[in-house]
Amino acid sequence: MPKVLVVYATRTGETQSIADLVAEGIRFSGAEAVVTNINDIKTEADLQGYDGLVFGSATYHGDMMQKMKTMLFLAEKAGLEGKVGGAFGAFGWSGEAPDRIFDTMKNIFKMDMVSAPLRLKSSMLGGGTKMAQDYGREIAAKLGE
Ligand SMILES: Cc1cc2nc3c(=O)[nH]c(=O)nc-3n(C[C@H](O)[C@H](O)[C@H](O)COP(=O)(O)O)c2cc1C
Repeated sequence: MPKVLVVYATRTGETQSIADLVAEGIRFSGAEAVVTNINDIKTEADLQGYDGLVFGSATYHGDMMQKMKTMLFLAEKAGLEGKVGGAFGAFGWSGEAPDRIFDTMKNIFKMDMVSAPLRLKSSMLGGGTKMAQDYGREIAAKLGE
């Protein structure tokens, strides 16, 4: 069974809720999903052994959270080329973080990215729950390509 790691960086829990829903969508599609708080990613080995990786951060002050920046430097050394990838995050009005994470995974790590990052104001608003689950389904579908 393909295995996907979902890592989230959050301050008030919204991006964690999205991570859980993305993981649900992955599991609905028959793949395994492991959801991890970014605080538990200590070395590049923690990012290895997965077929897909999905990274999420909330946007603060027009940027991803500092912990996600630090983790992306670890990820650079983890040998993620060709792995399926996606990026997501909660935001209030500008939502830069998911785009920046997505572009790094695509351009630096050379991952096999889904069509676009997932930006949600809230998992509870505007169909957010379904959009997050569908993002998980899209990740799982790409694993099968
Ligand atoms: C001090 C502060 C700064 C913020 N800066 C931004 C920002 O620059 N752009 C944006 O889209 N949202 C911004 N937000 C809104 C958060 O991204 C939003 O509340 C999000 O849901 C938080 O996600 P989290 O619960 O995963 O931490 C800011 C919120 C706070 C409290």
